[in-house]
Amino acid sequence: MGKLILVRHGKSEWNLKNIFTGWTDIDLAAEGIEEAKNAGEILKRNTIEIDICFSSYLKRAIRTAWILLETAEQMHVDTRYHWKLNERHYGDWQGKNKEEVRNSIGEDYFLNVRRGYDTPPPILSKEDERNPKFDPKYSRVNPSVLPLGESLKDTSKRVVNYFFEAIAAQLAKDRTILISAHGNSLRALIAHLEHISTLDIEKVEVNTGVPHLYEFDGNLNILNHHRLK
Ligand SMILES: O=C(O)[C@@H](CO)OP(=O)(O)O
Repeated sequence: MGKLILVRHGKSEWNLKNIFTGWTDIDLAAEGIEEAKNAGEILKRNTIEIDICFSSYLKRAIRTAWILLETAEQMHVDTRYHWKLNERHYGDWQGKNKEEVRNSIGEDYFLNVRRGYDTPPPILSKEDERNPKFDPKYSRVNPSVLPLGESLKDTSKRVVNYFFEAIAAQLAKDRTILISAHGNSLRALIAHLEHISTLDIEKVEVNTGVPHLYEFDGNLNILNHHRLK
């Protein structure tokens, strides 16, 4: 049986300050480090042995994976990183306080972008310093595929694409996979895995540091899924 464990990174400094983060590479806050340790304890308690760990390119997810594996005494696990697991790119909202954005544009538009499926945030200009092409981490990625602001639908395309490119075949071989990623990149993947409609995905929230286990048959049908405790 293939097993997939999804975990959203522990709280970052900007989660605590209520600032839109997206691709901004903000590290874990002290509270987030504790959440990652707790997630590792949960894996240990459930005697789950990871075969392959996947993380985004962002340090809050990477550090969560490292701390979790260290706590679970599984630091040897093959860990692979990919930008396609990054958080949704929040365009021009990155670096802005969520309450201030809500007050300036109104509740409806705010919610459509933040939790809806196909409304993107204001897109960055190509010359904006927040364009990922200026970040050395993405120097090997063709700039034309790097986002400047994404709807959840845009995020879903790259996340689901990476799932089939790198992860699905491992699950079909009965491997146990850990993915350390982000609120919206995981919402996109969960919507795909659980066949959640583009309307119902608005209500899905992913909590920080809480591992969620999915078990699959050989045809990648979900047999069951639940939060690990
Ligand atoms: O700031 C972000 O990148 C995300 C996740 O923290 O925010 P939101 O939950 O508002 O989509």
